[in-house]
Amino acid sequence: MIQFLASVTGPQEALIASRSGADIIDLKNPADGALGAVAPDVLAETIAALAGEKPVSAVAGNCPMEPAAVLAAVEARRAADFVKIGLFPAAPAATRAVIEALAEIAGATRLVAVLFADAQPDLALVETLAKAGFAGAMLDTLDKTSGGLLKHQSPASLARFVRSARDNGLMTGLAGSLEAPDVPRLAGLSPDYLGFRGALAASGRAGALDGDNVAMIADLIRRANQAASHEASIKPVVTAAKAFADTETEGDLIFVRDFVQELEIGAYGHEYGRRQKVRFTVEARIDPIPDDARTMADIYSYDVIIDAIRALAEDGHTVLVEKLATALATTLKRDKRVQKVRIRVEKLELGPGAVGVEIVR
Ligand SMILES: O=C[C@H](O)COP(=O)(O)O
Repeated sequence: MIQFLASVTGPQEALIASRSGADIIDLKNPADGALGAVAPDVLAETIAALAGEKPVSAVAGNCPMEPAAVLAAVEARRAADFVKIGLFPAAPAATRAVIEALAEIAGATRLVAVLFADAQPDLALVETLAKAGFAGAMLDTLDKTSGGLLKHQSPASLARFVRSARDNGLMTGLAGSLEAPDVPRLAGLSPDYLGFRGALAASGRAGALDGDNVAMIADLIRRANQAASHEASIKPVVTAAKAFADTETEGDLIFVRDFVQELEIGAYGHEYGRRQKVRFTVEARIDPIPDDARTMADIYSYDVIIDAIRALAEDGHTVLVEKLATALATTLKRDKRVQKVRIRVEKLELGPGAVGVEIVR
């Protein structure tokens, strides 16, 4: 179940966020960069106002990567359920010294490290964080004018981050100028939470929190959670292509046509170590789109299909186009709204025309 972390400036916004559907109330000063902190007394007032309604996290602030400075900032915010600590760009030894120093208090305070997707994050630090006793790790963006998380990290790289953090027993979060269309795309990666500020403010990231925006994101996350199915609910394989035509009047169709992606594919020796163009055409029979669909919350996004195709290209060499097609089908059918898929995969560089396969699942 993915949770919704909303960044707020103090007690008033905290109550709006909580009552509009946020799951984790995160205190920060958005006017002071990515991880601007609020004063400890604002943290205390917010905890009092929420009276246990929701867990509270607090950022330690824009601290230099010096153990004493970071420890002091974290100590001052120990009243929070979680303290978020930015691993700002610094020499690797400085970052490791900070993590080691925090290990001393990790038993008493739940620490979440924030790595920055737009500042060459060292994702291998996940293991070090786990050994130091951190409770979680998240990715955010440092420069809030540099675009959203998915501009800086591909879905496949984010998936690797989430998997490695989880394998190391860490709670995982994704954030960074996220907007409504990012929710279904990131939900497929199953982080523990998605974090927002800019999309919740009425005008600009530092503007006041808007309860309607909070409710809209909460609704999107709730629906993404509903759509995520488990292995047990994956529908049985349909072997006859006819089955797709049989359901042509049931549900609606979403498609991605002639999407060309370069990837490593083929069984011949000369096909190894280089990428070649492969064309994907995907039709997905989905539950009927509501007539009053107005927002991302109401639909199944074709971005999800495109991300899944791009992720295949990051999986290393694949011998068979059949494997690409079946892997894509399995990924897409994890969403409960997808009833059936027709997937055509064509290699474009073997001759004057195309060769490939089409499957229905
Ligand atoms: O922790 C989450 C952040 O507050 C996200 O802020 P943002 O959505 O403005 O990048």
